[in-house]
Amino acid sequence: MTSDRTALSVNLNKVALVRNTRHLGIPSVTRAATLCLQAGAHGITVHPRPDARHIRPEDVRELAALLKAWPEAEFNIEGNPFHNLMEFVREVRPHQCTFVPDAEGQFTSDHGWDLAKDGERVRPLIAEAKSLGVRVSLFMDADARSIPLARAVGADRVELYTEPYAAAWGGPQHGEQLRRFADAAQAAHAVGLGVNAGHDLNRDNLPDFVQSVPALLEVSIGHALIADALEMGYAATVRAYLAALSRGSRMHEQ
Ligand SMILES: CC(=O)[C@@H](O)[C@H](O)COP(=O)(O)O
Ligand SMILES: NCC(=O)COP(=O)(O)O
Repeated sequence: MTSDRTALSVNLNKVALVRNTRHLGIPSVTRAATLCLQAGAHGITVHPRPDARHIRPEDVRELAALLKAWPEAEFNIEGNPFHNLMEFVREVRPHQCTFVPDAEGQFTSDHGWDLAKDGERVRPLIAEAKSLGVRVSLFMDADARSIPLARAVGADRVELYTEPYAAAWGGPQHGEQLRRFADAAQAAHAVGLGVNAGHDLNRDNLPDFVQSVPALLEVSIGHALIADALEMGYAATVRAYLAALSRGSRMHEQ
């Protein structure tokens, strides 16, 4: 993974969600991963929730095996390290794990870590993941004041929780939200953290985000991308998201 472009990691939760409504194995999560990687995606993300409503432990194992055939691609597993995430980290040693402070059974992720409260609890788990060769990213709200704490507890990166930006996109708070995220990214860089981003990003809101948030290493996108893929197919959809990322980078350079 290089730092001169923003990597696209495709989140396959929603493929598994549809698959789980029958006992037929379709749509296949591994087939989706293959098609996305063949189309140019840089990585695969999954969030195996404790209730296994979408990604199941077997999906994680099959994807880990599949990704061995894609040495350039990154495998990112998200989850709460106090629930089931660390079991996956220990077993399959993905390239990256993203610690997310979700409750069990939570509808979807909706906030980042409060490290003033949880920092000392996550610190040893970050150290353990890193000792296994797994990069650690912490899911964080775009709050420039709290981002440095992620470095203090040993994280390599932060993933900025982008739902507030996505919700504001195109409306009166659009510019203010972009400034918030740009400030949070600057605060991360100032202490040596890499910056990822995700949640509710889509083809429309991606270019402005990439233009405004400096040195964005990775976006993980699932819900909107898989919804687009229902209409356009995986390959055309991945290419459209890569084009949206490039558009944002070019706007940034101008
Ligand atoms: C951490 C994050 O933002 C994503 O993992 C998001 O929570 C997707 O999870 P669901 O697909 O279960 O909504
Ligand atoms: N980390 C965010 C992610 O993987 C996907 O979030 P979404 O695009 O499904 O909202």
